[in-house]
Amino acid sequence: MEWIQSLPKIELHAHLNGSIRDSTLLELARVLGEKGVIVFADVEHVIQKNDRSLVEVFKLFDLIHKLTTDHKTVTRITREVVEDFALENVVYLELRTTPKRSDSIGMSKRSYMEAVIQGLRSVSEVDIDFVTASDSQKLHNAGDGIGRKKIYVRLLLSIDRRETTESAMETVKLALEMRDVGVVGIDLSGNPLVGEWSTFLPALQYAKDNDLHITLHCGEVPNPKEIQAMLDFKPHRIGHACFFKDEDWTKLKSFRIPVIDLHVPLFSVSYNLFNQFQEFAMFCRLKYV
Ligand SMILES: CNc1ncnc2c1ncn2[C@@H]1O[C@H](COP(=O)(O)O)[C@@H](O)[C@H]1O
Repeated sequence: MEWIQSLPKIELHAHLNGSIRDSTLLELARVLGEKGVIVFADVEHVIQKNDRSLVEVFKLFDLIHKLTTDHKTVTRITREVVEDFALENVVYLELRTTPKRSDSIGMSKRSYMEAVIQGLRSVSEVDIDFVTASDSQKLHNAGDGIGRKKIYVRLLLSIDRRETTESAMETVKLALEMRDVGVVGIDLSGNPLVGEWSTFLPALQYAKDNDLHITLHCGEVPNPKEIQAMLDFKPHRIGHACFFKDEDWTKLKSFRIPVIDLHVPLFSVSYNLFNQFQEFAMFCRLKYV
């Protein structure tokens, strides 16, 4: 397995709150346990469990969000996640996260994202490039590069399927304002059993019209109507495609939409890998990696 670790890699489907070290989650849970906010013994096994149903996955995310959603922790997990990917020789990372509002702690979607950016700025174990504003700023936070790992990071802002049209639009507008700190696209994710495609469409169309790239979690559950509507929208990418029928694959291929995070038979993999590399260059807007 060591040779796999040593290969330079690109990571195109990483959710920030889905990439946190177990040790960090346990530490945060212990602290909240001591404060009486949660019962540590109840959550310890939930964090350490490996096999989870779709329902359990989203319950776990709700728990993780309880542990991580304050500015300081968002900054910390961003730094750790980027450093962990870099140490595994990921050279290009697209990190997606859902901007969150929490009035009780004075968190807005913008301040959540500022905490993420603060996390990127605080990466110190490796050199990082995430600022896209101008070439002079480009090598932000980079050291002399000699003997140090380097990682290019770009951000996607996620819309959670629990959100309203207005909330989704707020995320898209925020993404547009944050392009100079590496935001390149919008993701639609969250529990696939919740929400309607028509709720998110106006915000996603606005994003597309303003040249943000779009990736959708698509076909995670059997929902033929939604799958067809999502493909007709012609997103730049989709993820999952677990419940695609022949007609869905046919449309996906005719529209040349790549799948990142595949759960599909091998014949589609080679097709998609080819497309992914074409699309990779389109998304990351780098001169070189
Ligand atoms: C099982 N596959 C999946 N399907 C759909 N959405 C998923 C997901 N895995 C993760 N997320 C989405 O990412 C959020 C966590 O990261 P952030 O809080 O945004 O950083 C989850 O709450 C969910 O909305």
